Amino acid sequence: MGSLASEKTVIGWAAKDASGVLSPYTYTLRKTEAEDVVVKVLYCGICHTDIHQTKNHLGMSNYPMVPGHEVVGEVIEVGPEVSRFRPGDVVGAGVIVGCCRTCQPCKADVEQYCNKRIWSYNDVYTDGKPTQGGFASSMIVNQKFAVKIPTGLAPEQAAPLLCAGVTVYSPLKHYGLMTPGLRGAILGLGGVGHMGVKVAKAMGHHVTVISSSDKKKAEAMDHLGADAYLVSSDAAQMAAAADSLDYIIDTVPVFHPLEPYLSLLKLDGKLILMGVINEPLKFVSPMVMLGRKSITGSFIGSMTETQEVLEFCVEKGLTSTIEIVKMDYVNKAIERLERNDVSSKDQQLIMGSRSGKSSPKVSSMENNHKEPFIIGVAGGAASGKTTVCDIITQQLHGQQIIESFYYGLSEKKVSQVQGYNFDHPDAFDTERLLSCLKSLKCGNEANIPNYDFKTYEKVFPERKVSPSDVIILEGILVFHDPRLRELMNMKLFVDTDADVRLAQRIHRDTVEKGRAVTVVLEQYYKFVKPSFEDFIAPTKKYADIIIPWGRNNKVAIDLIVQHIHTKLGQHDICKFYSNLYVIQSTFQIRGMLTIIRDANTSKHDFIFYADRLIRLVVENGLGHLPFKEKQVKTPTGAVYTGVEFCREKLCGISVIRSGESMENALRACCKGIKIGKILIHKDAEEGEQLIYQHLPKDIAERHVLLLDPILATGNSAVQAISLMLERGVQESNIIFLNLISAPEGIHAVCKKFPRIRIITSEIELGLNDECHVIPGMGEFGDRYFGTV
Ligand SMILES: NC(=O)C1=CN([C@@H]2O[C@H](COP(=O)(O)OP(=O)(O)OC[C@H]3O[C@@H](n4cnc5c(N)ncnc54)[C@H](OP(=O)(O)O)[C@@H]3O)[C@@H](O)[C@H]2O)C=CC1
Ligand SMILES: O=C/C=C/c1ccc(O)c(O)c1
Repeated sequence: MGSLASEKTVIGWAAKDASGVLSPYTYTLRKTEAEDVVVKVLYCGICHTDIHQTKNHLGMSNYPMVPGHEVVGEVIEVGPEVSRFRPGDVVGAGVIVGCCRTCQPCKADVEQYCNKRIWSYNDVYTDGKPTQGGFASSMIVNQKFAVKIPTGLAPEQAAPLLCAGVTVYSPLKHYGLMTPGLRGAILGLGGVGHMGVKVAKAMGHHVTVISSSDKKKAEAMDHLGADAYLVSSDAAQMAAAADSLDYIIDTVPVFHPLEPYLSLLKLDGKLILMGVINEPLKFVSPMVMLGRKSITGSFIGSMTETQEVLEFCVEKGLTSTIEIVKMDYVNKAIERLERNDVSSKDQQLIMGSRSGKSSPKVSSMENNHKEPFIIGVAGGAASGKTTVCDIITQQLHGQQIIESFYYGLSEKKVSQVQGYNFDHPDAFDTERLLSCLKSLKCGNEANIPNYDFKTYEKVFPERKVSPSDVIILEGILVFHDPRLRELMNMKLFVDTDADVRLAQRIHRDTVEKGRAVTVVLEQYYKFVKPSFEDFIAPTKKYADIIIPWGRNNKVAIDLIVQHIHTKLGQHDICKFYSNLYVIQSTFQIRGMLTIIRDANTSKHDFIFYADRLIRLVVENGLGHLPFKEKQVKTPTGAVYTGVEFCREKLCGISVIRSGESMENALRACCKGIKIGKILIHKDAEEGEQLIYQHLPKDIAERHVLLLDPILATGNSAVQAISLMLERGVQESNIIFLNLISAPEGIHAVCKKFPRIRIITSEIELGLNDECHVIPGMGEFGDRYFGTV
């Protein structure tokens, strides 16, 4: 049991309007009540309902709205009257977090049909506070609305069951459709649909998938185990299936005529509507009369059924098919779901993290997970990649993955293996590699296949790779697939001359593997060389660093390792935005920040320490201007090779009023520097408006240091930068200097202006409901200029 006294500040991803775009949002959870459990979110599934809600499809959305109702988390605190859970338990929460407990549905244990149900988000709790969902660091749930995730079910596997799973399980149970041998269909193979196939198959049904295209056929049949597949627009296929089904679970989330599906039902067949469609449906009455067919609907399932479906899945060994993505991928994930572009192999997108060790979320989330730094190392076969990787792995204590993701060969292919090209992209199971990397990126373990080049098949057991700060992925073709490249924080290409690669290959294959030179050469000319030229060499352009090899290049490796050490010491958000620089934290700097942040600091001390810190940020910012090499003679007569500023034009632009506090430091460093000003007015209704500008006439030719001590929402910065761009300044010539930056502001600025640089001294936790930076330092201008 923990302390129940104070409200907890958490960070979630919220839609702020009907665009449905989610961005980090700080808010307080309701007070923990006697029967509440406080849950640290580990995983949260994305359901199409999240789109309906965030985009206001139903006309009832309130913002800011943190969606997510397939929540799996760890109990970190319980109220005094909680009997069912203890800290450390892994629990699930779903669509509903409250009900009246007295009405007929509540008494009948089907509380989801209570008219006073409280939705887990976009609703108001009993204390009057808005409810917020699971795309957040934590949630508070009354114990009635939490289920225990059984041992035997991985937490991420459980997430889709909390909505999609129970949504199909409940009507099948309620309508007596659990009998083996029934013939059912799932219409729409998405999140709910894929669970529908699995649950119905586990009940022993003959399952048909009805889909809008043939794209998902292989997956439905081979992966999910469906028995038949119909494309809804194929009239002949549909006619052939007439009068054949006991039920159809219809998950399509948009308007569609019902008649084609009603005609597939047998006598007494049921069309069970699941999709939330805000338009009147259409069918003529004989379609149901002539066959005593029913059109009905069903809404999730009760808490009892939710617990039941979890146990059912354990008992049947049923798993959900998921793609785990990072929290900051959420907008892309939603976009894909809306476009019906979720790989049929990964039917449910889950935002995930893993207990304690990790969180998928960007830095704005309260978490103790540091996303691993993934280094891809590519290059031709026998180029020295492994040596490079070994040294890096040793120095950084990383986890190494060698690209052993080859497909197993069929008997026929084995018999013709001399003609099989192992250096071709098609030889690799890239999907599997992607899924392993994503898993590691989210802080989870991954199983790496072992491949036996004698039998040409995967061998078991697989190698377990545990999450680590640094993951090194080596392979000839690891830069080939853009999705893999996207996951890498650094890409190295080991560049070795062809003759050296060939010599090393001959040595390895003859001495170590006992092959004849003629065979090695034949392979080389037939496959290795053409594949290098066609597929490997062209990926060199994606490398961040090309390492000339041939003999050990220790200097390059040292530099790379040093750079990675610096990156690892930085805040996670710096890994996402290479144009964000946090000045090296020292006790000195933290000490200054502590004084400035302290609400009790006197005005005098505030100005003194703010000035010192500003000076450091300004000096650091100046270090990002162009320099060129310069040699000078020292008084001892020795030559010193240094650098000098390129003498390109420079100016400062302060955002009135608090930015003016940074002008003195800039003047002290750059004598006579031109400083312009911008005034942006914040209006609750109109948003941010530019009121005044005084910019150097020739600003287009200058490097600009933008001065504003606090980056909060980023709205003013975006306005200011847009104005400068309109006036012809090059984006890459703008350096934004501030003392503290909220992740929300960083995202806003870096996403829109990827080429500007932001220099800051510390990254904040986030913004609160009033868009104030947390922990922050209050109204900087008021404190500095003494207007409070
Ligand atoms: N009743 C309840 O209790 C619940 C209802 N829902 C609702 O069920 C519906 C489905 O949810 P979910 O499975 O998460 O959604 P998904 O987006 O994951 O899947 C919907 C599927 O419907 C098919 N589809 C056909 N036309 C369209 C279209 N124009 N746009 C998108 N999909 C289309 C697609 O399958 P294909 O490619 O095979 O045609 C798609 O994969 C939603 O309306 C959701 O709100 C969700 C949970 C509980
Ligand atoms: O995802 C679960 C919610 C489904 C849902 C069903 C009906 C309705 O009117 C909704 O707003 C949501």
